[in-house]
Amino acid sequence: MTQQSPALYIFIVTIVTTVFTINVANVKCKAGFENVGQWCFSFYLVGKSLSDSIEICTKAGGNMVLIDEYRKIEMLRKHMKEKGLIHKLTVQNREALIKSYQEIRELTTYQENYCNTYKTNRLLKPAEEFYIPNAKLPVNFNGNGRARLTTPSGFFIAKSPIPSAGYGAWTKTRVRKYTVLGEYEGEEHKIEGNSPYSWVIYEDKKKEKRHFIDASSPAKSNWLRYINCARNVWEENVYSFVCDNLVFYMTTKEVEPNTEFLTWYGRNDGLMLGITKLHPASELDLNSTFYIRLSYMPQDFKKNDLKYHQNWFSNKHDIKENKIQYGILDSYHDGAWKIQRENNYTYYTGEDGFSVPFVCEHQPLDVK
Ligand SMILES: C[S@@+](CC[C@H](N)C(=O)[O-])C[C@H]1O[C@@H](n2cnc3c(N)ncnc32)[C@H](O)[C@@H]1O
Repeated sequence: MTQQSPALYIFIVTIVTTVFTINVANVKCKAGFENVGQWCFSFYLVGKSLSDSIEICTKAGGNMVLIDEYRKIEMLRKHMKEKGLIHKLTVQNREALIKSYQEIRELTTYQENYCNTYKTNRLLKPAEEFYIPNAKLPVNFNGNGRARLTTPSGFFIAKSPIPSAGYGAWTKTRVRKYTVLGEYEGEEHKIEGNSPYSWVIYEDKKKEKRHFIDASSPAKSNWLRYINCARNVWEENVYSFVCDNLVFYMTTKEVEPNTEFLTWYGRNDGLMLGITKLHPASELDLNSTFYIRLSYMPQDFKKNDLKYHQNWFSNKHDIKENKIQYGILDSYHDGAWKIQRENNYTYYTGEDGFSVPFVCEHQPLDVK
């Protein structure tokens, strides 16, 4: 490092300051964009999905915000505060999302209650008002026919309209909400196989001990093996839960006649079928936090907290075609800002996605 004389130092500082001031004062923005510091932004307060916000920004002649320096984000935040925008940053589909989250909790409570009753008196199981027992098996039957033969009256096995899903389990009559359709029967294994008919059961809280209930053999399972995986919350009508190291299936809503039963298979099997089930309220605070979508990033970014990612400031929108993208949200809660990732919540939001306000940016035009 070399020493500089004070006179030279003052000279350099003056030049740098002058150049910077000229830039800030002369930034020219396209119509619809406003000049904030040395940047051009456009704020959209009506919530949109990630894909819609990218499209709207592109149509307006820009892109979503390129997160390449802290100063830019700080300036954006300051601007939103000064213009009184923060309290207008409301999630469009907030009410519906909160409602569906409450329903999930209610369901969990119901299952816990059922399980407690079952644990107190296992014999209650078949006699339970809302419990559907297997059909009685005939004395002589072909081994592989077992699973289908256990289908209780009022239910049937038939082709599913879900592309390449094979057979599914259906109801002929209306089924009440919170009806336990029975226990998922299968062979018990200690070692994980590779079966899409297999449920894993953790026997302790630390998830150290586990076993598998594998219904791949129709000779050793029941009709519940035919229940396919739901692709969204509207078609999901069955919930699986573990009680006493067994898996039970329960309806989550009233099921209309001639409807296929569909349940969520869990994260891993869901991913294999290309389905993600994540509720925004499990990751974001929908009650007292304001959100604005700044940008997006490709799927390869794994860190939830962008601050710690080395590429935080070099998000160059280098999205390869068809790559799943994550939104980047800025949030405001109790005077503090925080940047976080927006996941894919379409299982609960539908194609509209998480509908939040967003910002677009364009490279400033030549100085005026
Ligand atoms: C437990 S079995 C369900 C019964 C199966 N459909 C049958 O005919 O035997 C799981 C398999 O069903 C198919 N499946 C279930 N849900 C699906 C979905 N949403 N989309 C495509 N295939 C599905 C997959 O082949 C999966 O491996």
